[in-house]
Amino acid sequence: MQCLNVDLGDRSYPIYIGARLLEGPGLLAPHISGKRVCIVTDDTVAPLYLPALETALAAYQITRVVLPTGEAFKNWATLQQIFDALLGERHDRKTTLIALGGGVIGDMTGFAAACYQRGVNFIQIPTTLLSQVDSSVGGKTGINHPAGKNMIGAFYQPQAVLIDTSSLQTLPEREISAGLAEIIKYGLIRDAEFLDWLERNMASLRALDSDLVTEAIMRSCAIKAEVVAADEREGGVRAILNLGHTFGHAIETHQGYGSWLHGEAVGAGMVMALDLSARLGWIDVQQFERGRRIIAAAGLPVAPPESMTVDDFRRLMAVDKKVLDGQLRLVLLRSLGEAIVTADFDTEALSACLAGAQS
Ligand SMILES: NC(=O)c1ccc[n+]([C@@H]2O[C@H](COP(=O)([O-])OP(=O)(O)OC[C@H]3O[C@@H](n4cnc5c(N)ncnc54)[C@H](O)[C@@H]3O)[C@@H](O)[C@H]2O)c1
Ligand SMILES: O=C(O)C(=O)C[C@@H](O)[C@H](O)[C@H](O)COP(=O)(O)O
Ligand SMILES: [Zn+2]
Repeated sequence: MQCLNVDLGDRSYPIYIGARLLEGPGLLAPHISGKRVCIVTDDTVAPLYLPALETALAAYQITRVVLPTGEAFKNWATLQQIFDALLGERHDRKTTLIALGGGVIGDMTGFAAACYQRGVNFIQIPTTLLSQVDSSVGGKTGINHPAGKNMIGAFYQPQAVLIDTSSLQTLPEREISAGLAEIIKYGLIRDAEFLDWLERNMASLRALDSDLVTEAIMRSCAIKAEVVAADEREGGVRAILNLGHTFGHAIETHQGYGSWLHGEAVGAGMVMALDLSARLGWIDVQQFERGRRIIAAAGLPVAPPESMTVDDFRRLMAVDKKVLDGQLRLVLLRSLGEAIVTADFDTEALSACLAGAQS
């Protein structure tokens, strides 16, 4: 097992990474405050991993909340089911919520923990590649609104993150590609050498070579932990973690959440960010094409849905959380490995990028 730390002063926490970690209670116990836990999961993950977790937590009084699967359920009504269970079973402030599942479950459980009786502890046990490399770390929690992704939420850090790499064995191929989108993101924004490594090893990563996948998770979590420690609440540098997301979130919202996976929308969105960076002359055409090739090699879409118009993009991008005083800010690339967050771009280049993505 390997361990990283998210360094946030008295709210610091460990990320445990290894195979078959779910099976032992030892790692979780120090992070559980009372005698009671509430495990939140979905109806796909529950039959796969809930029994092992329940066995590991046999010493605790357990409440189970099994939610419907998928992005379409990351909303108020589903969140309410968590509060109904906590209140119905009279959980008090010493309870610990445990998110067992992908990013949808992690984001909702974290938000429920932030809100329930004004804040109780929670632990992340991410079971998708995407949630292991990204959503379980950093404390962004929340739900979607029909008008925009993750529009209601809170920054609220977990007590610990437990990444059991064995759980990836049951993950469908499409979800592996979705996770690779966020992994490629780290290379593009922060680590050119990691991007080279990903390019060389993409086929083996897609085939879930266990040493390589563990290394990709370690390197991704290390980058995310470093960025989050530098800027927990996205006052500045943290926004680079949003590469491709302004376009990607517009795609997800337009598609009504669910038909495009988050990672797929981020894949196409990163190609648009590469394209705009090239149109602005910040990267050259070869770099743009290389970036797009790596994203395609991960099995991700490299263009938005044909049904989306330039007006759709403009309308949906206008509610992005990086908009300040009505001004759109975007994460763009100065090179493959260096991102900036800027409002200082030629609007005609953006128009050409949006129109080009549809051609
Ligand atoms: N908080 C953050 O920093 C952050 C970062 C990135 C993404 N997100 C959010 O995360 C969500 C996407 O997360 P996701 O890609 O994990 O999607 P998800 O949670 O919908 O999980 C994907 C699918 O895989 C299934 N699944 C989960 N684990 C499995 C396993 N081990 N074996 C088989 N099936 C399994 C789920 O039931 C679901 O059908 C989005 O809502 C996105 O906005 C948040
Ligand atoms: O942790 C972050 O910061 C990120 O931006 C990570 C993203 O991959 C993630 O999708 C996040 O939920 C997007 O945040 P949002 O603030 O744009 O909703
Ligand atoms: Zn994301």
